[in-house]
Amino acid sequence: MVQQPELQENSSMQSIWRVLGSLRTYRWISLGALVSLLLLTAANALTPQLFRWSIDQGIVPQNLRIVLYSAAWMVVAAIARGLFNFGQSYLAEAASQGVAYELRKQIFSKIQNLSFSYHDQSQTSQLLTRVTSDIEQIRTFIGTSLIQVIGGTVTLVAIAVVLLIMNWQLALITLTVVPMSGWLMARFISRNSGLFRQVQEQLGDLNAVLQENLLGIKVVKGFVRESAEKRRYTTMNDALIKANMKTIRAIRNTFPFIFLLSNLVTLAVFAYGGAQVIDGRFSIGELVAFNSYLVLILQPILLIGFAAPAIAQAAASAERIYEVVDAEVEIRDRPNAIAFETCGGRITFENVCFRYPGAATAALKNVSFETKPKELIAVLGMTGSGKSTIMNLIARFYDVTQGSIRIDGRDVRDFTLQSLRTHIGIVFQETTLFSGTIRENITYAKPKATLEQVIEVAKTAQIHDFIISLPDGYETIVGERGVGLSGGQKQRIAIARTLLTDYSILILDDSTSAVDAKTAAQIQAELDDLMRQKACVTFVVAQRISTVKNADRILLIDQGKLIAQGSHEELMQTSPLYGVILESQVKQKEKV
Ligand SMILES: Nc1ncnc2c1ncn2[C@@H]1O[C@H](COP(=O)(O)OP(=O)(O)OP(=O)(O)O)[C@@H](O)[C@H]1O
Repeated sequence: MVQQPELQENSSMQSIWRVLGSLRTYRWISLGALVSLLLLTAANALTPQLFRWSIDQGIVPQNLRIVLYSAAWMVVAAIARGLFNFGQSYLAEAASQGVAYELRKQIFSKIQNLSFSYHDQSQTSQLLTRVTSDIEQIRTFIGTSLIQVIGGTVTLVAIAVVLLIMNWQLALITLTVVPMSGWLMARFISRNSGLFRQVQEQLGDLNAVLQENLLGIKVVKGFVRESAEKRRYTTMNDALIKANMKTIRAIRNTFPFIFLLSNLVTLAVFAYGGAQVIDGRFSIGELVAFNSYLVLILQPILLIGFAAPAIAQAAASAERIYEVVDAEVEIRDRPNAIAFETCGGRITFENVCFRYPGAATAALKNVSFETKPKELIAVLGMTGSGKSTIMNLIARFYDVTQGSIRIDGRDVRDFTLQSLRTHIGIVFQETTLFSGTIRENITYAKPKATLEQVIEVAKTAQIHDFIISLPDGYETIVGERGVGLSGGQKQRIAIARTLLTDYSILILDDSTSAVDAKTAAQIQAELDDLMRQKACVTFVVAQRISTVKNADRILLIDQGKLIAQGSHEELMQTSPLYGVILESQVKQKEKV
């Protein structure tokens, strides 16, 4: 436990090295920035020498030609400084944009690959903060701080050499400032990296509340919880500002010491150097040049000092980003996975047990059944009994904890995920549409589908008439989360979207729950034919008696166990629970 901050510091620094490694992709741009930086340093180091030349060879002996020459050279040096400064900052920015681009790409594709279990346990807002704010910290580090540190170090070394050549005693006095401020900065970074991580985490938490409120604004208003939500947000906002102020205090505590050090050194140089000039051992020009170098040497120390918090922040951010990039993808292809090509219709569950990661109890216990080709299976059970879990396991959104699921005798884990999921058409219980047109949403998995194909599936899903009644028809834009559509309309678009795919196993997970009974029956009737033609097996998580009656077989699930299976008539006679569920549904229907 005591070691924890140290460990964290180590992994922060490792992450920063990794970020630096990613600059390899932009090696030419980075090299250009470095060369510009070296040339800038050389131009900077040359300028005080021009001063010295002008004073000692021009002003003091009253030689106007040298004064004018040196002035002309100073103009050239100034232009060169301007050019190299532009070059180094432009190229460093370009490299930083490149690294940010790569990181965004990496993290996005990782988010796409991560298994359901990762998404179950991670907060969307924390992921959003990582993709936005954390990457921005890294970009600033590469575009600004890194160049400051490298430039500062190069300048320090170059000027230290020049000073030692000019006057080694005075140089030694001046250079004492370097190790002292270096130590102050190193201490600052090592002490505060945890603090910067904390700030980023609190920003993520604050974003979580914001996001929840944006998504759930109807609930907030419906329950008149605006003030409570404002209070919750304010409390977290206060915590964030407190953490931020803590970091600012840490930064501000470090810098006055460095300023003090630099001022003391300036005094010492003036006193000691002035005495040497009076003694005739040092020229006025040299003292002026020395003083200019002093400013030049303090500047990089301060720049490195300013860069220090940004480095610590970037280190914390890099660590958070690599946590996602390196997260284990639990569900992936086996080394010799094969493509799932045709489906014979025999899906076997053999003693399947499943527990959600982190859950205390198993969601499925020893479930065994086998489907026959072309069968329509209805899955029925109380809420939370495990129906959706069975569907999730067929498509390998999760892998079984024990037992196996086979398709035509082959374990689902033997197939490549892509081919398996391409063959499974699934309509989820919760409907998600993307922003875009209705047509784009329906063709989500098959962008090249023709309008005729789109209309055909929309008709089957009983949504065509509604779509053409809209002013823009299939080109109507549906907003984020399908705003502007009712729950039932969204569900039917989702059904059409699935029907358009090349499925051979069809899974409808309570996908008409928001559709009225009459329309649902129409969809069911339309689907019946289609299912028997196109699907080798169909699973319907059912709530409606009509669906259940229509099914070839009903699986009755209770508390994660398959407690009975058979046709409607068989279960009516053998299963008391079936009777209870049906009765409750009949009552519900009567109420409606
Ligand atoms: N992602 C998850 N992580 C942990 N536990 C989960 C997760 N999803 C579901 N569960 C739990 O697993 C059990 C079965 O859930 P499942 O969603 O399969 O039920 P269901 O029969 O489909 O319910 P409903 O009819 O309400 O949709 C429940 O107890 C639920 O709390």
